[in-house]
Amino acid sequence: MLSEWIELSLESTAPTSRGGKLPGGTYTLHAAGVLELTPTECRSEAHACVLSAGIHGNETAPIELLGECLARLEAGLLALGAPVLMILGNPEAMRRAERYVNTNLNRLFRRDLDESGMEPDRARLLMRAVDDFFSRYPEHERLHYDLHTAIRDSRYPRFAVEPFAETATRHEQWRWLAAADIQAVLHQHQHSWTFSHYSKHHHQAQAFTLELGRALPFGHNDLAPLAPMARLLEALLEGRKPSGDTPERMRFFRVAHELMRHSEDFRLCFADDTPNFTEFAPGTQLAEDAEAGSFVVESEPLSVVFPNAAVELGARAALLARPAPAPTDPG
Ligand SMILES: O=C(O)CCC(=O)N[C@@H](CCC(=O)O)C(=O)O
Ligand SMILES: [Zn+2]
Repeated sequence: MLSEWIELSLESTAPTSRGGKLPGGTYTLHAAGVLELTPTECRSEAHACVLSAGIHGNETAPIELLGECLARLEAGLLALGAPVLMILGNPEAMRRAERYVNTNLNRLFRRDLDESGMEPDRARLLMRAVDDFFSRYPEHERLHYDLHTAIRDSRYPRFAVEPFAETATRHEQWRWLAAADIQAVLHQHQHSWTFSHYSKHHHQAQAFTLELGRALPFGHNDLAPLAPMARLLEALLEGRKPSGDTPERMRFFRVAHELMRHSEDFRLCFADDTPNFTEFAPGTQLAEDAEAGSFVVESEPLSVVFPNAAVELGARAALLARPAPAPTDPG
C-alpha cells in the first residue's frame, strides 16, 4: 500500500485502507496526499520531520524521490525510527502536470488567509496537518524540507532557500545539506509565506525549500545526482544522525531585492532561459513595468534567481541576490 500511495494520489483513487503496519512502525493516511509515519520506537537522534513535495504539481523529481524512500521502507531496507509527515502538496495540479490550478499554493501559508478556492482550502488543510503533527511531538526537534525543482537551469542546480524567520538555523543543517550535495544556499531577507516558512515561523522548525534540479515530467528525471539527498532523507526516516560535510563546499547568497510584477505590461529585460544565479553588472536594466518603471542594477552586481515574468499580478517575478559569507560554527 505504502509504495502505491503516490500513484493512488495521482489517480485520485481513495486507498482501500487508511492505515497499516510498516517495518519499524505504522502509517496513517490523514487526507489525500497527507501520510503520517509513526515509529514503534523513536531513536534518540530523531527529529519530527515534515517532508513535502508536489506543492507545485509539475515538479516531479522530488515526488519520485519520496516514492523511492517509501519503497525502501516498505521493503524493509530501512526501519522507521522517527515520526514523519509526508505530504504531496497539490494533487490536482500534479494530475494536470501544472505548477498550480488557480493560484500559486506556495504563497498562501499564512494563518490569516481568508481567500476561498481550491488552493487556499488546500493551504488551510496542510497548515492544520502540520500544526497537528508537530503538536504530537512537543519534545522533538522539528524539521521541514519542502522539496521542489526549478523552472530554469541553474549555475547551482541543487540549492536551498532558507526562509526568513526568528528561529536560527543550526550549524549541523549546513553540514547535512553540504553532504547531500546541495551546492548553494539563498537566505531570504523577509517573510515569504511559503510552506517551509510556515514551519519555521510558527513551529520553530529547521526548515528549507530545497530546489533539486530542473522541473521535468514524470519518467524524465535523472535521480542519480539526488542520491546524496536520498541518503539524508533515509537517515532522517531512520532517526539516525545524517552525514555532514563542510558548509564551505556551498556558495551562500542573501536576497537583496524582490522584483515584483505590478502591471499587465511587465517584462524582464534578459533572455527567458537565463540560468538561476546569473550575475548582472551595475547599470544593467533587469525589468520594465508600466506602473513601477524600470529596475536597473545599482552599484553592486546582482544575481537573479527564479526569474518569471508570467507570474500573477502583485507576485514576485524574481529574487535578486548578492554573495554572503559561509556561516561559521558557533561551537
Ligand atoms: O524556478 C522557479 O522559478 C520556481 C521554483 C520554485 O517553485 N521555487 C519556490 C521557492 C520558494 C521559496 O522562495 O522559498 C517558489 O517559488 O515557491
Ligand atoms: Zn516549486
